[in-house]
Amino acid sequence: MSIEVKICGLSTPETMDAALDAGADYVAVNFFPPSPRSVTSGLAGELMRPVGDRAVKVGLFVDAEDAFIEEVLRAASLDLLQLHGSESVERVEAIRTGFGVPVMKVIKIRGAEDVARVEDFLEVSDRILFDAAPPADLENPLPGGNAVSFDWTYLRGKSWSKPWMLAGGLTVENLARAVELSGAPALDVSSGVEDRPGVKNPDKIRAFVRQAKSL
Ligand SMILES: O=C(O)c1ccccc1NCC(=O)[C@H](O)[C@H](O)COP(=O)(O)O
Repeated sequence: MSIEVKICGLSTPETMDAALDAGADYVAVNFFPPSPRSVTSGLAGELMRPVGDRAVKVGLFVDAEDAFIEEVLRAASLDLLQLHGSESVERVEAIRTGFGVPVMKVIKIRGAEDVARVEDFLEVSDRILFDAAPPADLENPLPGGNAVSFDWTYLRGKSWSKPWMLAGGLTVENLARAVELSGAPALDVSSGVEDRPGVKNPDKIRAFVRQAKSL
């Protein structure tokens, strides 16, 4: 089994290098300004420049306007746009065709019934990311990156016409169980490789990728 790994919310050259050297398949930068992980378009350009084709270069957006996406794409070479807000099917399609860059729509899961929402997006999205919905009891939940999981068995035995990833509260300790219960072919992590929100730890990145690749 070869599990793919995406490291989300990278914001320094050191942690980008750690992700690439460890063998991460996707490296992502965050363009949601309220997030402690967000980067400017200029910094994203610098971080993504050395990546080349060693990994898929991902930009994370939350209900972003065209002008902002344009600004980012002028500054940074991105291979995949992660749409992590409340983008409608029409908006996902408009971003994908308008910018000519593949998109990955995020489906936020609280209960088992949320999984079916993926069906609406399969035509217009190149990839799908299943993430935990922001918890209602957190004081200031972000649209993602909250270190919470959903019940991984909701995804078990299911298949879709587009490649997909699992996210939400993954760590080096629980990733094997997450793969076993969900059948995920790819994992996305942010908080689980940090010391605190926005501060990635190179050792934790290496350990996470090593563990995923050992499955
Ligand atoms: O991380 C953020 O700050 C963030 C803000 C707004 C939208 C999405 C955000 N993060 C997404 C991710 O980091 C991952 O795709 C996913 O949610 C994993 O999060 P985590 O539970 O922290 O591993």
